[in-house]
Amino acid sequence: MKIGVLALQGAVAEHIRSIELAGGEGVAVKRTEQLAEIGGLIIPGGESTTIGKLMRKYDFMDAIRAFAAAGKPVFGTCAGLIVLAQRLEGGEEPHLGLMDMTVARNAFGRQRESFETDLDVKGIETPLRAVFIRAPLITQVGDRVDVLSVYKDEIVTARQGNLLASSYHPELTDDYRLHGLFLDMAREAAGA
Ligand SMILES: NC(=O)CC[C@H](N)C(=O)O
Repeated sequence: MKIGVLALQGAVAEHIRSIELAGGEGVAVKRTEQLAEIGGLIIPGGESTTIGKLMRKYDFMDAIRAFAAAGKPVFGTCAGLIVLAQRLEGGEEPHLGLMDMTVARNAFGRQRESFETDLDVKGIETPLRAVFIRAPLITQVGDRVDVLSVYKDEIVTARQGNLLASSYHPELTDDYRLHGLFLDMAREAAGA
């Protein structure tokens, strides 16, 4: 199963590595035409404002919306989660606006800019190692959204059908099980 990683800005190589550790094939996606060749797309962490700008510049907005509307899975991590959200706290303009959730950027404050923890995630048997870097939080979700994990009562992993989102960076550890879960979503969507 070929999984693309949106390669406009951010942690691309690390996601490709995790997809391959999980048994898939990872490719860097730089042009919209490449969406036709992949069974799922990861939007990586980085800086959501920059990623959003580059997505608009290279015509990825409607192309990714069509990809998702066709039932293909999309996984946003950290800045990628912000890009997926329908609503951003503080009245900031949303980007793809696909997931029925409200997101607060940089929600952990300066004192705790980065940290690692073990998270219980629905669908993953033992706690997942997670790295948070200036992470966003999901502050509200709609009915269609399934909460997969919480950290200190805050939502940090969620799924809405073929859309998956994590506040943290699952690609910065050797624990590739969330990528495995995403690969399963892509296999299922492909009917494999
Ligand atoms: N590690 C990250 O992706 C950080 C996200 C970044 N703070 C943003 O708001 O876009």
